[in-house]
Amino acid sequence: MSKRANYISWDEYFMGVALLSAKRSKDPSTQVGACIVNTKNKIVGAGYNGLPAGCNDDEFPWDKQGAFLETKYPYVCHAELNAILNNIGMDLHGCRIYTALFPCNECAKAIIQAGISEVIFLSDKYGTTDSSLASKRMLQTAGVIYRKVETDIQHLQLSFKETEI
Ligand SMILES: O=c1ccn([C@H]2C[C@H](O)[C@@H](COP(=O)(O)O)O2)c(=O)[nH]1
Ligand SMILES: [Zn+2]
Repeated sequence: MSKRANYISWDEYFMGVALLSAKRSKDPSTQVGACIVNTKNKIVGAGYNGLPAGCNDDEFPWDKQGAFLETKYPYVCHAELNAILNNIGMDLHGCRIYTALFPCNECAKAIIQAGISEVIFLSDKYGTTDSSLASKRMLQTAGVIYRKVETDIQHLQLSFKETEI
């Protein structure tokens, strides 16, 4: 028997972990997940956008609009930052970060300062905003490569049926 042919690539695997992490997000509008991988293709961190530990996500706002303090924006910890902070205690120099959404300028700063050398993203839906333009400027200047994930996969289904393994 020859080996299975339609296995997923490393990029699809790690972006898949980022997307699965995003499923934990309570943000009703945009769920972002991120996954950090070292040079040996080992996962060393993962995270999603959510409130800081100890901040009850039923008590804080999830609105996008209104008075700043009544929106989610001052409170949500971004997926990329969470993945960096949640890392298993490693030096992240030379690591790659897979993220569902192109990192904002604040996440770009954290990525650069952590020593991460490559960003692989899925969506750049805020690509024309000042935040994204500042992010790209900093990443380029700091020599952090960024690229959109390459895949032909549109959907990937997981079955939790024990009879389907
Ligand atoms: O770099 C980023 C940028 C944004 N996020 C999170 C922060 C928010 O929870 C959502 C964006 O919400 P919108 O309703 O689309 O404005 O995405 C992130 O995790 N990382
Ligand atoms: Zn961010």
